[in-house]
Amino acid sequence: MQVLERPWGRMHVRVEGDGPLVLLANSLGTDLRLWDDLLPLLPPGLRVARFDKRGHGLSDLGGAVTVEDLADDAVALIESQGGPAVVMGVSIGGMIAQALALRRPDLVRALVLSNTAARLGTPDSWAARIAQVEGQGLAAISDGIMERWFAPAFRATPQLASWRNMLARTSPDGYVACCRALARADLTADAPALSCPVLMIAGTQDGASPREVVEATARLIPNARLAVLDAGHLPMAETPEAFAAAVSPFLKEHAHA
Ligand SMILES: O=C(O)CC1=CCC(=O)O1
Repeated sequence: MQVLERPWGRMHVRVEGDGPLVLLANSLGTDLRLWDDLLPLLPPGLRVARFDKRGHGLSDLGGAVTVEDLADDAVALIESQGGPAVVMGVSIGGMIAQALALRRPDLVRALVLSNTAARLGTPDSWAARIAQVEGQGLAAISDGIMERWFAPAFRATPQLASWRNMLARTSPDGYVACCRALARADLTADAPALSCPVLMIAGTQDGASPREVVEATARLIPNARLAVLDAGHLPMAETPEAFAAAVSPFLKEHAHA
């Protein structure tokens, strides 16, 4: 097992392959296995680094956290690999990717921002989510969250149970800490300063960050292009082939730059 020691504790990381670096940042309530089905479909000759953000998967939590703190963890992983990287993040992972590129543009060749925006939800919606998790636990809300994550056809497959387990087994403290980070995070004013090439991915059936929300952020970013997939919030898990087809030309163009 690979671990990066951080001031707040141990961060579980996984680095595979050899070649130009691609860093992956996953979403709220998922761990680095989110990308398992996608990885074999990506172009060969890449070194892919992923991590369990604080309070998720096998990583410690430490304490309160901001999106900028999570971006600093990603910076540490890129630096440990000799950076720079193409950074690909989904949902809160996409906000981590944006914050990283704003803080350390020297470490980012390009961004893939999947099913994300400059701001996700509202302080009130996150307060309601936190109250639900603290009151009922993650297992009790996981069926409702699956409707946000996946399109109806995917929810009818046997795979759904594994994703529900991943969410339900997430540390409630880690999950709530990231909800609090999301409640505070608003990169709207900073998005126009993202200067690297950006590919944004939206899903026609995304119940968490709808296509219009993704498109609104794409319009703020000077060098952004948009791909729309017929999928829900986590297309790298739901339709990995379509996701790979959308991102591979961009990765080939920018990973070696
Ligand atoms: O659980 C959700 O609502 C989806 C989501 C929002 C932020 C994130 O990372 O996932």
